[in-house]
Amino acid sequence: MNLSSLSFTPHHLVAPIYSSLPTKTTRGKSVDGIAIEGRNLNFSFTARQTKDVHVLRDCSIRIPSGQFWMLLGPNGCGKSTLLKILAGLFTPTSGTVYVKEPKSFVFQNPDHQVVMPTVDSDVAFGLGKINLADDEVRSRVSQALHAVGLSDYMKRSVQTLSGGQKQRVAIAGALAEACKVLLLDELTTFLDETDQVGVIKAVRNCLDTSEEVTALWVTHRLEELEYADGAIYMEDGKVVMQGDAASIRSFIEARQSAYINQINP
Ligand SMILES: Nc1ncnc2c1ncn2[C@@H]1O[C@H](COP(=O)(O)OP(=O)(O)OP(=O)(O)O)[C@@H](O)[C@H]1O
Repeated sequence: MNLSSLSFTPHHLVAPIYSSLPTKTTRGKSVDGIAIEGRNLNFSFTARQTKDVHVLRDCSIRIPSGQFWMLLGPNGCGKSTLLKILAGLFTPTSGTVYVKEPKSFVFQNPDHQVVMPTVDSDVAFGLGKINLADDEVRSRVSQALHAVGLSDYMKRSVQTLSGGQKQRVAIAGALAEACKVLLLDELTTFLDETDQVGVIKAVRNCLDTSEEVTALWVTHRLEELEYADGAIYMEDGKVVMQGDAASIRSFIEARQSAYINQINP
């Protein structure tokens, strides 16, 4: 199911923010601390000739360490803007942000992710800024490619990869740099079904094989919640609900049914 075409009547249902966070991941790892927190975030785009666009309104979120969370909501509700604030790409108008470091933002378009000619050189690219021995670089690249299921692609030209494989190379690059938080902006938008599943399973595997990594994944696809520990649902610049993935899925499905009943009484 895809949320992108739905536009809910704002606030036709009022839901409280779901305050209890999952204390274990879906794979049973226990939670140790908070990796991402935003408090009372507001954000406006300023425009010279028109009124400012107030995009985020008093958004507060909390994501436990080591978990895979998703951020959902209709088109234009502010998901990417919130993710970019967490990444440090935008500065909130007010409110506070905490994100564990190092963090990495992976963009939607797979062709914007890869810069080097081969898979291994691309994954090693970010390590150039750290002074590491060659053996350490090789070991990090190999472990990161293993985590995303691309060990056999080490010497492949990046030009020959599918979109999903390029996304996985970008994620491997972040892992090689010992990234603690992955911020992933609608990675599956341009991918076919096989590639979509490959990318989401790669992220799930990274989290299942490391205590250290936390991921926040923006998506329109409700079925992707199957892979998540927790989720946040936004509408119209506000966080409407956050909590465990199954509760958020039920909540969104109920909201969609209410919307469909409203337009098809
Ligand atoms: N540079 C900009 N200047 C003015 N308004 C903007 C700018 N970028 C985004 N917006 C507006 O901010 C709002 C939130 O955009 P954002 O991209 O965060 O939403 P989204 O939930 O990620 O949408 P989608 O699901 O369609 O990607 C939208 O109304 C959008 O039109």
